[in-house]
Amino acid sequence: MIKTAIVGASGYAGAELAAMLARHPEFELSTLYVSAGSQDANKSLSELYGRYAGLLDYPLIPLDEQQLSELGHKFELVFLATPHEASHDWMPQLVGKQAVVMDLSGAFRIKDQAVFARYYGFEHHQPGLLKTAVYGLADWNMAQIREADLVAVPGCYPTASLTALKPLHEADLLDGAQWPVINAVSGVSGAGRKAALNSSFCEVSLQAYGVLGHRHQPEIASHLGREVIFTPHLGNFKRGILATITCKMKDGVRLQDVQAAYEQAYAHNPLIRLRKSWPKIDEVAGTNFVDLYWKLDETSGHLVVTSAIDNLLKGAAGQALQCANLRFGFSAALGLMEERQ
Ligand SMILES: NC(=O)C1=CN([C@@H]2O[C@H](COP(=O)(O)OP(=O)(O)OC[C@H]3O[C@@H](n4cnc5c(N)ncnc54)[C@H](OP(=O)(O)O)[C@@H]3O)[C@@H](O)[C@H]2O)C=CC1
Ligand SMILES: CC(=O)N[C@@H](CCC(=O)OP(=O)(O)O)C(=O)O
Repeated sequence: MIKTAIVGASGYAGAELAAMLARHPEFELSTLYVSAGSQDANKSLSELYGRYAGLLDYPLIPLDEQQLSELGHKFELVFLATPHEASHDWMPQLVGKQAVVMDLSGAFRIKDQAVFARYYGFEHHQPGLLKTAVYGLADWNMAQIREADLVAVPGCYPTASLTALKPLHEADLLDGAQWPVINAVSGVSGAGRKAALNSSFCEVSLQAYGVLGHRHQPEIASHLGREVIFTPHLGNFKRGILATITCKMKDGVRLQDVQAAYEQAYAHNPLIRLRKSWPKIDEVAGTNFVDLYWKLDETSGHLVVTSAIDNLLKGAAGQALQCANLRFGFSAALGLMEERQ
């Protein structure tokens, strides 16, 4: 069994990871950490999440400087389900030792440091690690992930968006002039567990945010290889993302070309379902699936494709585990096909 730790285990993504790792046949969930000053230090995970009572009674250990410097030697696999700044600051102490690191934050996803600073609001001080980090889009970057010691697990919106757009881009079906337009709605768990005014119960009502300035726009564009317009919305539900994407196909592209592109990319992938009707968020919530469905107007060349995921699973913890499966030589979907308990 591969000795594994989670840092940031009290958060929404960290807790989902703990639940999946606890029943994974190859990874041994060894230790759960929170930050040194955490108000949840030394509580058990099941005290925070009652649904895990009797199932995940692991203590949440506060991570001090001394332990941080030892993590890379003590474990073979470390998941960071921590804020971007914490992942950024801690990474030099973690990598280059025994442990493979899966970072769920955005700290190592965007290669261009100037773009990073503009969208994240702080300067990147780890250019070497930024260069070597592999983008963990697990259904596409398998070969690189298998060799990586630091994986930057994609954001939730980029996972939904790139899964829909990459087959079209790779098959060279997209018109060069018109940018794909991504409108996506996320559940409130996308904002994490910490209380904030705009994610509080009485404030949330379907609304666009981060318009023409969300950090996932450069993440999607850089890993797709073309510009996009990305508009996220916050919805009044707990979990899931529905991304509806409108794009223009090259002249002469037919429905069968689109079908062939998606089948070529995903026909043998059990985690991606090419649907025969428009997916709903409830059909993927609590699962690691990406559900895709599309319609092409052959006369105008406009394609509308919908992509649905669970933001905490396929959009965060599940994809991180998929990357770990690949990195350690297991089947990509190992431990990912069950519904969340
Ligand atoms: N929620 C989502 O849908 C997605 C989230 N992500 C990314 O995954 C990461 C975790 O997200 P999520 O679970 O939603 O976040 P939460 O806010 O729910 O959890 C964050 C975790 O990190 C710990 N933490 C907070 N501040 C610090 C700090 N300064 N140093 C160390 N640990 C800290 C928290 O515990 P404590 O403060 O008690 O120590 C908690 O365990 C983030 O980087 C997020 O951007 C990625 C994709 C989707
Ligand atoms: C609803 C909501 O607030 N969602 C988050 C995205 C969550 C995610 O994917 O996160 P990271 O890139 O931070 O890892 C947001 O828009 O900031």
